[in-house]
Amino acid sequence: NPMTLFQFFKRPPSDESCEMAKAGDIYHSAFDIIMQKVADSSSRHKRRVNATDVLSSATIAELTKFSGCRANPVELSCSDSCLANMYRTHTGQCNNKRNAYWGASNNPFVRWRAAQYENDFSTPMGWNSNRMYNGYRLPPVRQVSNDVMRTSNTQVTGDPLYSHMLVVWGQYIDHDIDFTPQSLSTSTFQGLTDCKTTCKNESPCFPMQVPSNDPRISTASCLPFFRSAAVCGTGETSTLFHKLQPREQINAVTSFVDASTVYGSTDSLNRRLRDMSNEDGLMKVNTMFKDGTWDYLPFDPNNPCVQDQFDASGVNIPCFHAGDGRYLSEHLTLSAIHTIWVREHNRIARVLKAMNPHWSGEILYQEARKIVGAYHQIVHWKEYVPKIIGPEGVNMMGSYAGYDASVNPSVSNVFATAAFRFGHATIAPQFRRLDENFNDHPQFPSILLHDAFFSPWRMIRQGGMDPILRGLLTTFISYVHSKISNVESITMTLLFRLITVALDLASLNLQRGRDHALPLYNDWREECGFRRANNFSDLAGEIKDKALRDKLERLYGHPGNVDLWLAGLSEDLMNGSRTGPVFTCLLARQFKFLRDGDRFYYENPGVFSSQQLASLNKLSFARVLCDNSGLTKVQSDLFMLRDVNQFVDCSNIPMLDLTPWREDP
Ligand code: HEM
Ligand SMILES: [Ca+2]
Repeated sequence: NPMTLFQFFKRPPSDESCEMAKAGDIYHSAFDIIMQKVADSSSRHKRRVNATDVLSSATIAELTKFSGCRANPVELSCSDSCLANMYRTHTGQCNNKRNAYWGASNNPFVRWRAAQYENDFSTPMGWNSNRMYNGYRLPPVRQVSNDVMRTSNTQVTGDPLYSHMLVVWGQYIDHDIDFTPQSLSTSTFQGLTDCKTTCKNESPCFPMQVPSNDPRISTASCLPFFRSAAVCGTGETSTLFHKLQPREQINAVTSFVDASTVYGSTDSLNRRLRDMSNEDGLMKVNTMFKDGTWDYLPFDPNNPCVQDQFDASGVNIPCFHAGDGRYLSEHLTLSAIHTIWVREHNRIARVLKAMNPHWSGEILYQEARKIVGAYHQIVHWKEYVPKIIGPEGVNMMGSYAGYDASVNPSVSNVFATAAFRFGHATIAPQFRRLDENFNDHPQFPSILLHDAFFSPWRMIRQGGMDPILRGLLTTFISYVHSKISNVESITMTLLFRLITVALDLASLNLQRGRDHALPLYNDWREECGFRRANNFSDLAGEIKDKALRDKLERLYGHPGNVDLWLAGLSEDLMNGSRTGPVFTCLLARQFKFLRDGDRFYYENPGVFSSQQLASLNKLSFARVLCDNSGLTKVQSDLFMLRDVNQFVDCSNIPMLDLTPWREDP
């Protein structure tokens, strides 16, 4: 079912996050029913009663138990054993020993500025469409998307500097850092209204109105939207705990850049991904198909993906399975990056085993995992981050001065819901598949983005992974520019083939910001040291394009009201960066916290020996591709766009020297 497929985007990646999202739903629906009954009886008795007035504390305790709701996380005492100091937990718990849940999976996002719910604790901004903000109503997100964000595929400007690998790394590492599950219910909690069809705001449905003159959609007056799952005990359900706490959303994965995309963010998912059949410390690979001599990721048999409609073999190809649940199959290029890292883990584990035959499977696994985690950090902080936030952003991060236990590395809501989604404006409308000579593949030509969603069959049946990787290295990214290019494939036809109503990623981002009650633009200006704007000419320093400012004014009325994701993308890029000043500030802060607040950050003294660190410091993303695919020449920095005749031979790219890991038995 296509709609179910769409929901895969936001399905919790592990049983634990599923339970957590469910707890909030169950508690909330019980609460709704009680409130309804109370409202019925109080209208008869003509007096107002609260649900908590009519429930005994024993009933509330029972409800809490049945729903699985936890008002406060269980106290954890962190071990100081040698092993606990050597390796990360899969959940990220106890990375910070005094604050065991900092950065851990299945915990609330932190907030850098207080949430702005319309009723102060749970209803999103725009829930009541007549509500005034600075004297104006918030425009429907689809209208904003149509009027500002739409760029046809042919108008997208190519970025002269960077390859599409930069985009895919952004998406990949985002899934290492955050994943927000949405409510598991697809209808209102009392089951009376279906979120897929309703135009009414009733939890968990928060549909997006389609303007009457919409250029694409004439058959529906709303696009479906499901609210993100709430942390139980926040928002509506907080009242049952005799407090009023603003609704918070869940980060289902570990905040740390720790390759949770490979290993999972919970022990249960991790166990399913590891090959425990021997003592080699390996990750599971596909047992049905091979990519020449290379391995594919294992399948998740419970999760069907899109199939080739002309395939007569009768063999269904399910979605791949990896550390972020099923999300990795979202896009072929994303699946490719996941595959590369699982191959790298197994490659490293095998070398380590040959070197240290006395190591157990567990040690081999943990040591390989530790190296792969460090490798992710190296690619991220050395190769990726400086290109995104530029020299000024890097300056804001400051240089690394060792682990700081007072820094909370948990991902902030604004990072996940707005700032790091800047990447959505850089996606190219199509991606290329190239043969060994880097010419368009004669059999499997370039395909449009939306044809590559949830379709692993296109990798398995159409030439394997190498053509996709070659394409990534040679396709430019779209230019984030004040004109706002958000390619048509994304705004207009995300999953267009799959469902009758087009889904629109720009609208989703804006509506998600309102669902999470992210404060609007002025607050973030203030947070980042800019003056609050009173009129649109006050924005001239950050948004030079007058025509764009006028457009924003027509839509929003007041500059302080602009949704952050749009405002951030509208700003002119800082020198040498791909983000404007407010996003640069927010991204730099998050990347700093993720680095300084991670006890296992690879450069933290003691994490690796100095010889090991010297080995790691020679690494580049290019090497991973050389070691784990059929590519024999690449650019030395995979994120830079280079002409193929400037590519270097893999033999010239420094290898990972594992000798410092040799240990005498
Ligand atoms: C083919 C490319 C991509 C597609 C199709 C895609 C699609 C999506 C979708 C459907 C969502 C959920 C939207 C919602 O309902 O709120 C999402 C979330 C997100 N995307 Fe992308 N995306 C892509 C690339 C990127 C890139 C390049 C970045 C960053 C550089 C990025 C960063 C994010 C972030 C941070 C989130 C929020 C994740 C969470 O916490 O759940 N995405 N994306
Ligand atoms: Ca992680």
